[in-house]
Amino acid sequence: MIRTQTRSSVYSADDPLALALQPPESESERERQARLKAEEDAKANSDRIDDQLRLERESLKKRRNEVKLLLLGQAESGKSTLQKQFQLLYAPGTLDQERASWRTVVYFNIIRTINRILDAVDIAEPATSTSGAGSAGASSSSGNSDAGFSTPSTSFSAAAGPVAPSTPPPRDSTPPTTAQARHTKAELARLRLRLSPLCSAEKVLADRLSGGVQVGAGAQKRGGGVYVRAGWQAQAGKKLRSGDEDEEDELTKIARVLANCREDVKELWQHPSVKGLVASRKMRLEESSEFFLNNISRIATSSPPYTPSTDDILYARLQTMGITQHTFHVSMHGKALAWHLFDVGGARGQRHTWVPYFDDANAIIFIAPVSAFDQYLEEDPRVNRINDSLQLWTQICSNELLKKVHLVLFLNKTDVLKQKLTAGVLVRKYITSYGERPNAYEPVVDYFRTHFLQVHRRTNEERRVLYTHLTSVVETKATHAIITNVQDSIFRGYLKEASLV
Ligand SMILES: Nc1nc2c(ncn2[C@@H]2O[C@H](COP(=O)(O)OP(=O)(O)OP(=O)(O)O)[C@@H](O)[C@H]2O)c(=O)[nH]1
Ligand SMILES: [Mg+2]
Repeated sequence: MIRTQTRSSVYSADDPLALALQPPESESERERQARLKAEEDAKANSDRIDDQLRLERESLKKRRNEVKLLLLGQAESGKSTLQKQFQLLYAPGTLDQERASWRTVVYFNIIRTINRILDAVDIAEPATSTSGAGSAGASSSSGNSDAGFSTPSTSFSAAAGPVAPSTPPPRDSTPPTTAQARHTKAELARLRLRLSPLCSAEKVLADRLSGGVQVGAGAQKRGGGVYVRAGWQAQAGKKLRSGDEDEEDELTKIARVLANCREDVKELWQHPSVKGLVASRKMRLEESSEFFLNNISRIATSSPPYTPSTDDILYARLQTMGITQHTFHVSMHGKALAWHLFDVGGARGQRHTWVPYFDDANAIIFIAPVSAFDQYLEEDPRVNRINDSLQLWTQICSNELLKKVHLVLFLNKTDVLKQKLTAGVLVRKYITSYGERPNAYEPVVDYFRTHFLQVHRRTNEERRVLYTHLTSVVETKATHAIITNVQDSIFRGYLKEASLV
């Protein structure tokens, strides 16, 4: 009998427990069947619990070697750029593999900028655009007024943004002569004509990057950005054919057109009208725009073909859509760890996708671009960007799911902040609560930092330490030193959390 055999293999005949577990001598066949069934169920249940415990043990063991780090912040704050710096530090080979696909992005950034400039000079008549140089900071967006936003600790008192981002700049009070204006107009018309083969490539490149998918209103509008998902590099690497008559790779063709237009691009970029618009801040260009146009001689070559440098990759701009994950294996203090980095899309419409990742996050690097005090959200041009950053930071600090997460704050784009202050852009013009404080780097950065720290202090029930860094994440050497420092602090917190020390 099964029972006897089973028992005898476990217990000896005179074992008291075996005797106690013996079925009654009078057990009927029905009772025996019921007992065997109950024993079977109990065993299945016990096996299930064993399996569950084993899985939990394995998962815990695995988690002990893993750190989940989220990069959060508004759009254009520098999250993806920081992710590239992690990649450069821990997996430079993978960045090399992607290098060629960044060529599409660089060309796209350049051509989009040229279109944007031509649109801007179109709106600004020559009369307004030639005289702006030197008046930086004196002008602000038309219609600004003190919005008087809530309490200073959770929000800066900011001047309201323009109603529409494309509000035409006001007319200048000293118009040049008609002959001068006519000459400028003719020059710009000539450049526009010569650049038209290049300008028409914007859509081809946008489609190549996004796979032709339109994402949300205005995502691919002329002059707008392109959203990409994880794995866009494969898409950009695909060869697009230019038509039946020509089998030449579309990208090679664009490279040739760009090389042919190099001197015209330079002339446009150096044109007093364009310089005037940039200096007077009547036209706002992204960081990547200025960087690529200043390097156009190096980039606009078809022979030998252009290959993006590491700096080019760091400056290349693509909007992230959803969440992209990158894993780096780093050995710290003799312990091998897998760092899972989650780079998120920061635009308002993307932020709802962050929450599912909050659950088991170990650490967050929140990136706030301090140079954005004079900018407004693309998603809502009435909202000052640094105010949006502070409000987002408030939400992160007070989120229940993130109460135990290690927090790191990067006050980023300090290089751009310095440039703006040197050019005379007045902080008080945009952040009215800044008042009469000196318009210099240290006091400005201190002012912003104090507000961010205040928010953290107010919401810090868990008495977490906050690590703050002033950064410019396009600067490789300095950023790598900060990354190492940040990882060390996260690692220590992680060990404490995992009760390994
Ligand atoms: N000069 C300068 N440029 C920066 C800095 N950080 C980022 N940038 C540039 O700013 C642009 C936007 O940076 P991204 O890293 O793409 O911004 P993001 O936060 O990932 O934006 P989304 O994906 O839209 O959420 C890129 O062209 C970067 O090269 C910085 O510290 N200094
Ligand atoms: Mg990004």
